[in-house]
Amino acid sequence: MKGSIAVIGAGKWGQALHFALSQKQKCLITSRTKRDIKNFVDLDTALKCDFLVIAIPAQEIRAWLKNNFKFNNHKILVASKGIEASSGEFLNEIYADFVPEKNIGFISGPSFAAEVIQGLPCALVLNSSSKELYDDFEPFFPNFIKTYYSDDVIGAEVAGAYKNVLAIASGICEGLNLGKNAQASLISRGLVEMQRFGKHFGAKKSSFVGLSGAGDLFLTASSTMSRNYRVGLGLAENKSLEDILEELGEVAEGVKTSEAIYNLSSKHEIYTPIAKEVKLVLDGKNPLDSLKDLLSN
Ligand SMILES: NC(=O)C1=CN([C@@H]2O[C@H](COP(=O)(O)OP(=O)(O)OC[C@H]3O[C@@H](n4cnc5c(N)ncnc54)[C@H](OP(=O)(O)O)[C@@H]3O)[C@@H](O)[C@H]2O)C=CC1
Ligand SMILES: O=C(CO)COP(=O)(O)O
Repeated sequence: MKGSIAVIGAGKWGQALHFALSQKQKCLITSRTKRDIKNFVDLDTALKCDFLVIAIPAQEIRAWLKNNFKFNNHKILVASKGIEASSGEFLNEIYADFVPEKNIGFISGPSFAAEVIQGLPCALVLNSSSKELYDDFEPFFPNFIKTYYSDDVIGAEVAGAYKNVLAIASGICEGLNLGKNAQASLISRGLVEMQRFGKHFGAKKSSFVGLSGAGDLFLTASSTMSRNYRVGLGLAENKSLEDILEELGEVAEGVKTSEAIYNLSSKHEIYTPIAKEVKLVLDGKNPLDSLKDLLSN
């Protein structure tokens, strides 16, 4: 190991990554709210580490960087999956104002925190323009996590963010009892849609058929372990978004990301019918009308 490491953000994913990264060496963790976790430290102590893994919601990152972060030659892995709704910027664009490109990477792939924190096996992709960054981080990962390298940062980001929106759609489909045929159709058309969206921004096709795309989409869009899927189930029951999110008590990135994709698609004239319907349902459209509109000629 080439230095010290800390996780920033002690939510579900931050705690799971902290557990994983503590298997081979000491790993610090910090968060906005103090917690009784081994090796929990204050932010200043965490920022003195050489390697950082940042696991805070996408919509909070810009303000957090502005108010809390000072670059000190850190090597950073971003664990968040989302697109900033207010600006339509991808996370790598936001981080670019604070961290040089060669010092940053993005985690993608199918990885429910609840399974990682039990030490169950999974495979992740570490995406960075710098292979050296991958080589530096790879030894920190435990044996139960197989890591792959990709230089397709934008592909990983689009896939990780988009699948959350598609998981909402899939949860709506399940909640409305439209059947497994409809759900499989929605998920596979969703995969085509996220690939089309990603291609516009320079993503590689291979990222969408691998762990970052199909892998994470199939996981999230078919399981009640997913918060985004559960948002869809709640919408199908005609619950208000406010009540759904309060009940969830954790972040569901697909909600704000659907807004970002809707705006980016309008601006760049990209055909993204599923993301559009998710946005419209979140704005109040009847979910059954929405799914019928999607699944009929
Ligand atoms: N859970 C999972 O299975 C996976 C999640 N992800 C992604 O990881 C990211 C985090 O998800 P997850 O940990 O599950 O979410 P949680 O809702 O469980 O936790 C969010 C964390 O972010 C912190 N946070 C929230 N707002 C702010 C802020 N304004 N400033 C600083 N910190 C803040 C919270 O800090 P505090 O509680 O200390 O106040 C909390 O620790 C998301 O983008 C998600 O999509 C990716 C892969 C798997
Ligand atoms: O990204 C995830 C698994 O890879 C977690 O998905 P949810 O945020 O929908 O729970």
